[in-house]
This record gives sequence, C-alpha cells and structure tokens, in this order.
Amino acid sequence: MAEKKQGGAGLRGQVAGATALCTVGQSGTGLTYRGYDITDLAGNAQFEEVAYLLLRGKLPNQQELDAYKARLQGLRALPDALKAVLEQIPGDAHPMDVMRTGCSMLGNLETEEDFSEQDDKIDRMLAVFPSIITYWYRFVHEGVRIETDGDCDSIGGHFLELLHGKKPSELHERVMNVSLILYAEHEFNASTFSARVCASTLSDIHSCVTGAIGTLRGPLHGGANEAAMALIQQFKTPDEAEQGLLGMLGRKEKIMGFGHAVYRESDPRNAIIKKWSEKLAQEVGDQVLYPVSVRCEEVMWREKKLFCNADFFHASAYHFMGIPTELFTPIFVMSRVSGWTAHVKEQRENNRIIRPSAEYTGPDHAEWLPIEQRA
Ligand SMILES: CC(=O)SCCNC(=O)CCNC(=O)[C@H](O)C(C)(C)COP(=O)(O)OP(=O)(O)OC[C@H]1O[C@@H](n2cnc3c(N)ncnc32)[C@H](O)[C@@H]1OP(=O)(O)O
Ligand SMILES: O=C([O-])CC(=O)C(=O)O
Repeated sequence: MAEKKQGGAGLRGQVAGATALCTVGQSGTGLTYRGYDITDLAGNAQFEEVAYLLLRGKLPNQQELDAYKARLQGLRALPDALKAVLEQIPGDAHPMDVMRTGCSMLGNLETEEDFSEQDDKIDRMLAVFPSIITYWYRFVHEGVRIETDGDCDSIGGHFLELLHGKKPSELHERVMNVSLILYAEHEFNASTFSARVCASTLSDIHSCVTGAIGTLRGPLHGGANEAAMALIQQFKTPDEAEQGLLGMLGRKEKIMGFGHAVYRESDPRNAIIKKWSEKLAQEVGDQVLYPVSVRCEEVMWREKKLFCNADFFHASAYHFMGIPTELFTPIFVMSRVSGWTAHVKEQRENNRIIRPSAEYTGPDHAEWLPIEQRA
C-alpha cells in the first residue's frame, strides 16, 4: 500500500473542487477538520461541537454550544405523517433504506423553499435522524410507538436511549460521541461528492442528503462496518480467523473494513476506535471478537500491507454496546449528515454545476437500420 496508485479509474488523485472543511492523508496519514487534528477532536470534543465547527465555521464557546445543543434537543419530534410512512416500511427492509425514505419524506413535509433556510433544515436533520431510525426499528421489531424526545442532551446518547429504552452509561455515551466525531467528515469521499454534485444543480438540501445516504449504503463505503461485523462473527478463535482470512485472500476476496482510497499506511481513525473497542471488550468480558479483530488486523498487514479503515473496529465497538448490526451504517448517517451538509453549504457559496467529461469508448459511427431489418 505504500506505493498507492493515484491515477486511473475512479477519479483517484484528481482534484475535483476546493474545500476548507477537511484534509485527508495530507502527510500520508493525517485527518483534520477545519485545521483541527482528529485526535484532538475525538479526545476532547463533543460531537455537537464538531458539527458546529463544520457547519458554522468555528468552534463554539460554552454559551454557543449550550444553545446549539438545546436547539437540537428541541427538534427531535417526528411529524405524524413521517411516523405513518415509517410504520409502512417492512421489518425486513434495510435500515439504510429507511433512512433514505425518512430523509426524503422529511423533505416533502418540511421542504427547503429557499437556501436561506438551509441551517434550519440541517439542524432538523441532525436532531431527527436518530428518531427516524429508532422509531421504525422498535415499531417493526417490538410493536411499540416510542416517544422520541428523551433526557440525553447528546445525539449519540439520545440514539442509545431511544434504541434501548433507557439512559446509556457514561462510557457508552462517550464512545458514541467519539464515533460520531470520527465519522463526521472526510473530504471528497463518494457520498459527500454525490451530495455536492446534487447541490451543484441548485437542488434542495433533502435531495442532496437523500442521494448521499444511498451512496453511503454500499459495502465499499459506509456499509463496510456491517460487512466487517459479518466477517468477524464467523470466527470463534484468532487462529480460525487467520485461517479464514488466508483462504479469502487466496480466493482474491475483498476483506471489508480494510484498505482505503486515499490513506497509504493507516487510517488515523482506526487507532482511536480500536482503543475504545478494547475498553468495551473489557467491560463486557469479551474474549472472542476483540482478539479475533486484532488477529485480522495483523494478518492483513502481514500478508497484504492492508490496514484497518475507520469501519473495522467500529463493528466490535458497536456490537459491545448492544447495537444491532443492521443499524451500524445508519449511525454513520447520523454523523456524516454534518459533513455532507457543510459541503452543500460550501458548494452553494461558490457554485458551478459539476459536469465532468467522459472518455468515449463506443463505436465511431453506427448506421441506422429500420426496426424490421435488425437482428
Ligand atoms: C468509511 C469508509 O468508507 S472506508 C472504506 C470502507 N470500505 C471497505 O472497507 C471495503 C473494502 N476495501 C475496499 O474495497 C478498497 O480498499 C476501497 C474501496 C476502500 C478503496 O479502493 P481502491 O482505492 O480502489 O483500492 P486500492 O487502489 O488501494 O487497491 C489496491 C489493491 O488492493 C486490493 N485491495 C484493496 N482493499 C482490499 C481489501 N479490503 N481486501 C482485499 N484486497 C483489497 C485491491 O483489490 C487492489 O488490488 P489490485 O491492484 O490487484 O486490483
Ligand atoms: O474517504 C473515503 O473515501 C471513505 C472514508 O473513509 C469516509 O468517507 O469516511
């Protein structure tokens, strides 16, 4: 991986626009949000502070943070028409499809009529996404219609409280906070780029976010945290994991949660979430999933020089907090909506429609044939 190819397909390595929001892999491994190092943010900040930084352009002071959190707390209620739609979505639907529909329906009910409303619409999405997914999840799995307010003043704590029906421990609220910070923003990744493409047509903010949710869903992007869980859950011991991975690599299968389009040697988010996963493993007395994950990391580096990306240790961390696997990627949405919408704002500030060119590979000239003469 040290000699990462930056040319070729997938627009790799090409500058597709400007941003003041984030740097990824600038010195090989670093990640910054508006100049702040991810290690400092994950070690010290609350997610709401980071969302404020991304969306309002500076870290809030105490008064601003308190007001912002109180505002978000006041925006958690679901409109009845949205609840009715969520209740129609089948229990075997993928929760990312629920998020996509929930966001789109919100756009029907609370349409952004003018860009001057963008900050209000963004705050609403940040506040209500945990309500959307947990309302649907508990309705279809437990047959209950939950109240979506709640006592926790953090978005991560609120999500856990709605999911489990009780206030989370301090540790779990803290880990959610760190996780949401790690996932908040990542420059021109695929889902953010799709949000910016949508924004560049001067479309509304719910369309931008709905498109981004669909893009994040795939296993090569946000869906990898769920796929990583499916991988590690197959193994009962580290030795079994090693044999399993060697077999997969021999068959040239993709190992989810490893590799990255930009980083060369490591993803700086991995060391942070790995530490929290270890702490949670100790808390629940895990002797399987965490050691299996560590062995996977060792084998992938030894065999392929491939490293864990942000998704890999998120799988075990979320699992240890009792979060069902299919809700892993929706958590990513609850966080990344801050980055997506900060990019939409930035795109709108200096817009030109995004419309690249293609290298044509079709025939030079095709002779028109009437339909009855075609093979
Ligand atoms: C939050 C996020 O979205 S992080 C990304 C989450 N996605 C995943 O974890 C999915 C698994 N990983 C991958 O599919 C890829 O590493 C991606 C999509 C993240 C990046 O893709 P690319 O930039 O095209 O990868 P890259 O150019 O580094 O690939 C180099 C080689 O390593 C291989 N490779 C890369 N990742 C993996 C992997 N996880 N498992 C096996 N082989 C891999 C590629 O197939 C490629 O081999 P080739 O040269 O023989 O074709
Ligand atoms: O940057 C990327 O390509 C994917 C990624 O890690 C992210 O979106 O967090």
